[in-house]
Amino acid sequence: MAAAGTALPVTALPVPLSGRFKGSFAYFTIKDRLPQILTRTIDTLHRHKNEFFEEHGEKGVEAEKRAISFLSKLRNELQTDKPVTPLEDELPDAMLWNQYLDYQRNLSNGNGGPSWFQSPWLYVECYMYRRIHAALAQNPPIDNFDVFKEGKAQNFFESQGAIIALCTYFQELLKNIKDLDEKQLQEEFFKLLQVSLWGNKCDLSFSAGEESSQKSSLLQCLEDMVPFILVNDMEKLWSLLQNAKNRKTDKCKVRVDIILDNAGFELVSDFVLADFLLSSKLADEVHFRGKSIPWYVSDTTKNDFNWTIKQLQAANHMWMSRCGINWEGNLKKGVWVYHDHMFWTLPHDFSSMAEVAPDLYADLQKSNLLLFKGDLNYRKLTGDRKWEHTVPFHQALNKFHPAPLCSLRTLKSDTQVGLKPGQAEQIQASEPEWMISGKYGVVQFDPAL
Ligand SMILES: O=P(O)(O)OC[C@H]1O[C@](O)(CO)[C@@H](O)[C@@H]1O
Ligand SMILES: [Mn+2]
Repeated sequence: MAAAGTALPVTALPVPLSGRFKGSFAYFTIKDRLPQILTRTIDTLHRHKNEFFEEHGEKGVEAEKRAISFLSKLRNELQTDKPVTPLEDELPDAMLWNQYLDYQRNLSNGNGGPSWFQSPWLYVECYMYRRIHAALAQNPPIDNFDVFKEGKAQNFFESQGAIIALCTYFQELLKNIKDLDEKQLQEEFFKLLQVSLWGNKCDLSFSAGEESSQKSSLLQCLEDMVPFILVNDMEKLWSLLQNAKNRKTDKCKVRVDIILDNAGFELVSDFVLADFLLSSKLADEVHFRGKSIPWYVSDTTKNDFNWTIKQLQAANHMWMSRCGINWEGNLKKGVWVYHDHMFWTLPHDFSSMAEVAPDLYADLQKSNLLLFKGDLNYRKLTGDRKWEHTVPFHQALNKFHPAPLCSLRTLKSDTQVGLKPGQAEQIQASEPEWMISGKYGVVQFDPAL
């Protein structure tokens, strides 16, 4: 609190979303959805007991029991709002997590230290996924088991129809892409951007791990969904890419980075967009950024990335497998590059990237455009705070401006900036759940000036 008579500094940030606001989406997530995710994680381990035994004998079963008891303890700590405890494992990021806990302790000065319901939602939610990782990583021989793998694979298989429709559409488009004029190319770019945007509806942490696949072909419904794009900066993206292309020399390549979100249909939609950028010569290189540990149930790891391309290649459908073969080729040629970095699975929001992960920040600065997929990336871009809806996106980014960037996100948590005056109120009046239903989306751009 500012002392009486002292004006708040212009840069004062709103408070973070938190479970301490009873009745908020953060509160319900911590109270209901996170324990459900932990219960499902425990069930998954139970179900794999025989497999662990067959692979590793008694040692596998013992490791499974230890992991389950670690996770049950975690669920109990969460449900009884216990203090957040330091990580006790020796994984490479443990020190950074423990420093972050100290930082949160200092922030709460005297108000009873960080705990599940009292601390920022973003922090405790990330902390839960890090502890799930520790439950496995600390327990060889099952230390490489991804408890979320099954769900991610299921999402992929259940979206087959939509994947086939998208790959077929795209391969047809490639046949005559050379003959398209600028207007037609722009139309196709907008279409594939929107498929990638709406592909973000299908994440598994949102549905607490229940199936959430893409059943129908999105391509048919794009037009009907335009009114649900609350901020639509697609034109700005197009101009940026056109300018980059026109200014391009042999030495300076146009590079787009996609900060990935979910595996399954969403990842395929990102691949299609990435392929379009290269095939239309809007970009020369696409760099993908994935998670280095299993994260928020459905997020893409390196394994998921490679697995998806292999599945597509091996598919019993000509256009699906053609896509898979081309994409593997892109990786081999080095025009597609996959990277992971520990920072993406730390609790920090992106405004601290320059300080916490200067190498990553410097690398992102080399890009012409950063595409941030999904809700969690949006929360980290804007600090997961109680912003007024009309605050400019640039301001909410709080000095995170490595390069021009754009968020492609369906709204699944209650924070949204950059709206026009009255816009939020108007939707709120007819649809109180607009910020958490996944029905609305944004293509929100910041030029980084
Ligand atoms: O996969 P996405 O789009 O980042 O969505 C994950 C989001 O869904 C939620 O599970 C919804 O609360 C959030 O925890 C998170 O912000
Ligand atoms: Mn996700």
